[in-house]
Amino acid sequence: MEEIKVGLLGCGTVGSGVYKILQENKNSIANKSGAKLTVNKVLVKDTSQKLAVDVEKDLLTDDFEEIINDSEIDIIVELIGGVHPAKEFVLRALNSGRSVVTANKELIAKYGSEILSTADENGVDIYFEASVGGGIPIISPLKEDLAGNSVNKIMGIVNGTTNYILTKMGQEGAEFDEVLEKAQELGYAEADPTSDIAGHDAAYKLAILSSIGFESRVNIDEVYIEGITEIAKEDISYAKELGYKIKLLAIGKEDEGIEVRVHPTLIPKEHPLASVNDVFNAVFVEGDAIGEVMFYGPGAGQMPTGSAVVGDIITAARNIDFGAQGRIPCTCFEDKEFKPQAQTETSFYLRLNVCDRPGVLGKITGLLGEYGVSLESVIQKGRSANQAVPLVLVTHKVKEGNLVSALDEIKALDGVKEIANLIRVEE
Ligand SMILES: NC(=O)C1=CN([C@@H]2O[C@H](COP(=O)(O)OP(=O)(O)OC[C@H]3O[C@@H](n4cnc5c(N)ncnc54)[C@H](OP(=O)(O)O)[C@@H]3O)[C@@H](O)[C@H]2O)C=CC1
Ligand SMILES: N[C@@H](CC=O)C(=O)O
Ligand code: NA
Repeated sequence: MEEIKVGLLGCGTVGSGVYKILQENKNSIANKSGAKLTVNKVLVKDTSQKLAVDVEKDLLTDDFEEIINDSEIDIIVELIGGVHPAKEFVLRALNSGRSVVTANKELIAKYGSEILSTADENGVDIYFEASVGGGIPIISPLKEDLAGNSVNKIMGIVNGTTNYILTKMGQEGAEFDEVLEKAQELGYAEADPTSDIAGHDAAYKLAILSSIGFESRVNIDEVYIEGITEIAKEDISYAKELGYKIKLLAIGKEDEGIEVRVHPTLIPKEHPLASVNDVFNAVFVEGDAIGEVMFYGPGAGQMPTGSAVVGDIITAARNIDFGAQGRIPCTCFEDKEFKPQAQTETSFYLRLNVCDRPGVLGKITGLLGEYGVSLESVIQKGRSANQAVPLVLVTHKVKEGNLVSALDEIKALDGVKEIANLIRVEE
């Protein structure tokens, strides 16, 4: 049986998972690939560092040149993360005629166009299944199995760390910082977890999915991004009282322009995404032929993510075996317009702190009405003559620009102490 050799860049959470799977399932993998897959070298920062997996000492190197100059290596797997030096390593690997597999969503979201065309020019493969949804097969189904569809909506939970945090805050009343620490220990979070909690990781993933689904490049700058750092425990409990759960959603729609946004969202507790908990991710895709399809599974972690990477390595190996270049290339055939965020339409949850005086609620609802904003629910808690009390409102669907204009005036009202939070609602 032919042997195909792999160079692994990075041996952290995902790298160690990939190494483990290639060792533990080597016979089955060889049968499926039609070739024995062997790791020939592993790039680490320091060859004396302790790794999460036992790697033969003489495979370790701290010098990328040893990998790129190893003529036996056919496939290079990038699992160091971030843009530099990952981008340079990936481009050099492709330009040297190696197929590349990566889990790096930031790199693909920011430089996907250049990377995919470099692979194409060199007649090699670039696969990045693990970059979205961890272990869930989503890139390949969207690009290949759903290729016959015109996709008009992609919506889901695509960040495991924030879903884990929101789940534990909601179910156990846990503190944000403690749960984030736990997510880091479990290997879910990015090296810098700000990327998770500020929504950037989900935005990279949405940019990748939308570029494929809408057949037009969605640059990361086009994605509206809000993270979960402003979500307070009281928002979670008011949402519950109103029959909702709060999830960080990534939403892409095509309807008179592409709309791409990542933000915390109230969804009805009966919605299928409301029961996607912990590190699990789920993505709905709506296509004209298939209707709606949902992808669900573990969105992060060593072995699930390793599973997606190894699947890509096997596909790349089969293509090498057959002397073929794999899948459909870059699908950004068009150059579509984007919808400004102010033009998007959703319902909103508003939490205000107001003085408990007659007339305040009337003034607020009056101003909302002037901007065409009507209300679905109102909760007012507590009675205090001198202190501000919470007022929670849920609006009907409204153009975001109208609500923002109304809130500018509401903020200035005597009796309104603060607009404490504003969260979009999807039905
Ligand atoms: N963790 C997960 O669940 C998932 C991760 N991903 C993606 O997979 C990639 C890897 O993530 P993950 O394994 O979690 O990250 P880790 O931080 O656990 O692993 C990255 C490893 O690469 C090493 N490294 C960084 N730069 C270099 C370099 N220049 N030369 C050699 N080694 C280097 C790091 O060393 P050191 O620690 O010393 O800096 C670390 O050991 C990222 O792109 C991430 O976004 C995708 C899906 C899920
Ligand atoms: N940090 C990411 C890892 C997988 O992509 C997440 O939490 O989802
Ligand atoms: Na995936």
